Amino acid sequence: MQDDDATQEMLSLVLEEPDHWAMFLDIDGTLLNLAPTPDAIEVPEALPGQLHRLSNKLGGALALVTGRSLSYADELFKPFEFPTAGLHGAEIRNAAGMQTVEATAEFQALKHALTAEAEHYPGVLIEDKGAAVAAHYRLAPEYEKVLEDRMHHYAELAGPNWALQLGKMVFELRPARSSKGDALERFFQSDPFKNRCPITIGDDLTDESMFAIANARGGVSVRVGAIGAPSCATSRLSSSALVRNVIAALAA
Ligand SMILES: O=P(O)(O)OC[C@H]1O[C@H](O[C@H]2O[C@H](CO)[C@@H](O)[C@H](O)[C@H]2O)[C@H](O)[C@@H](O)[C@@H]1O
Ligand SMILES: [Mg+2]
Repeated sequence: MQDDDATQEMLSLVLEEPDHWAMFLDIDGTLLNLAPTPDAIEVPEALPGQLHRLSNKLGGALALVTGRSLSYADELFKPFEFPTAGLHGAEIRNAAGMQTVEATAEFQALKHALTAEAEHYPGVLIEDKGAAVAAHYRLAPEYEKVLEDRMHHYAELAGPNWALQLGKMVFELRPARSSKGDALERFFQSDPFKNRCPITIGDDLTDESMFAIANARGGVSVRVGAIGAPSCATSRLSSSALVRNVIAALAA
């Protein structure tokens, strides 16, 4: 199912039975257009308010599930604070409270070493996210291979508590203990998500674990972006602009 059909499906499901559904939304490449650098993203002015109205319609059962840190996600959608899973599921704020992850001294040292090494790769950006770190090569695609090798090396150094996460022109080290799919299951443990059916929308490899949960729970999974990347999502939307159209229509 794609674009018009996928849009229509979500509109009719949610508008007809808002008490039945919970929405789980990825941020980069899904709610927001991709940008050349992590901090160059733009949040359309209307979007935070639309998400807030949609959340109210869903009885609060709308969560952000992102690779960003939870605190960064909060800044993007101020003044609203949604239930959120950050760092690919390692951090969470739900009815049970807030759980974050601290970087160990060894991981801090690793981040310093990686940042120093990246100075030899002009255009490569290191994004320090606390207990995770991302090495971006969008501005220097010629370093993809060398960076991949080096990030495998750093992943070995980091040990089993960190995992190498591949993404869009980025290699990340993230806490290994939790995926976005695990985060969904944690949201489902309490209200307002409990007993609802998931609609998950995401654009990247990290979102596949939440698509799998949505499919297993009889929900809807939507992968955003050009067809080509293999995915277990059952529907497609070809751009984040189309995702925002769905959000705007549901919030109206
Ligand atoms: O799970 P998400 O909310 O999609 O976050 C995934 C990563 O998104 C960011 O990187 C990506 O978006 C950047 C801004 O558009 C882009 O420049 C970069 O190439 C993309 O990989 C973010 O910087 C990461 O921390 C997130 O993990
Ligand atoms: Mg994304």
